Amino acid sequence: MSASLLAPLRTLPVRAIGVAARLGGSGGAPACTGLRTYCQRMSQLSGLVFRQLFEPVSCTYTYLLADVKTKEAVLIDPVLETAERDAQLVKELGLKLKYAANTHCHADHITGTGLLKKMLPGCKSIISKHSGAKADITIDEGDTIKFGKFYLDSLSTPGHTDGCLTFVLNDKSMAFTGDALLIRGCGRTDFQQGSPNKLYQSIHQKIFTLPGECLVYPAHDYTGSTVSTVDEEKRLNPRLILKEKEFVYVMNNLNLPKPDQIDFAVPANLMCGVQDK
Ligand SMILES: N[C@@H](CCC(=O)N[C@@H](CSS)C(=O)NCC(=O)O)C(=O)O
Repeated sequence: MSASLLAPLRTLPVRAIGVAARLGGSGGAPACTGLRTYCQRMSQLSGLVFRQLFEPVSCTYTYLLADVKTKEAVLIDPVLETAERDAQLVKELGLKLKYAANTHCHADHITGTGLLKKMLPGCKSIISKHSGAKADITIDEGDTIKFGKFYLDSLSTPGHTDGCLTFVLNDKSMAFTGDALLIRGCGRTDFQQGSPNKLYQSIHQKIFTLPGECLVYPAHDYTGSTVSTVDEEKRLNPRLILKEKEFVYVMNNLNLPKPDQIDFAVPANLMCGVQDK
């Protein structure tokens, strides 16, 4: 087993902040690839507003999607610390936030869902019914999140947690994989019902059966990457090119430190959609 496979993904928020700063971004994604620019142009052509937003302490990506015509919008994986930024963007773009959806009950940061509901009345929180968390709407595999003429299809992708969902845009051009599939990595499986076998099956049977050109947008990146594709991850993800048995060995030997905020983030996120703040 190669030592590099056992190494955790680098967690370098400082570098990520540095990259964002060099690009002159304030809360935007840390790097801008040609692929991302292309994707944003294509989205505009189809009448979709699409923004990838970044929270530098937990290296979390929040995604804003909206229908240009109806103005209905959805935020995926908002973070408490950047909820005001997100609410301001929604207002500036003249959008109506219909839903704040979490891909799962996060362990490394507090969701911005509760605060967004307060700042943008009418917004409803969404999370998987298998997460154990409260929300206005709990969903499962096959449920859709509609905004204007678009919808997100929910795929159940457990393994990092039991309640992990991957949200797939109706035309299958984008998948929001949460902490199941990361770019050249994947979510850890050592707490919150984590199971390397379940994660391997989720990624291979659900995410890797999406079209190869489907863009992969994860909930985190610790290295400055912003987007990948299903095909790219199938070929190049060092953990997912392994056989299941090798994958399980790697995942059981990552020896990662606990996320700094886990002890208060998980209890807060179990109330994600219903707390006042
Ligand atoms: N250092 C960070 C936590 C980093 C971490 O554990 N990330 C998780 C996703 S958030 S629970 C993960 O699955 N990482 C996979 C990996 O291989 O690194 C903090 O303290 O917040």
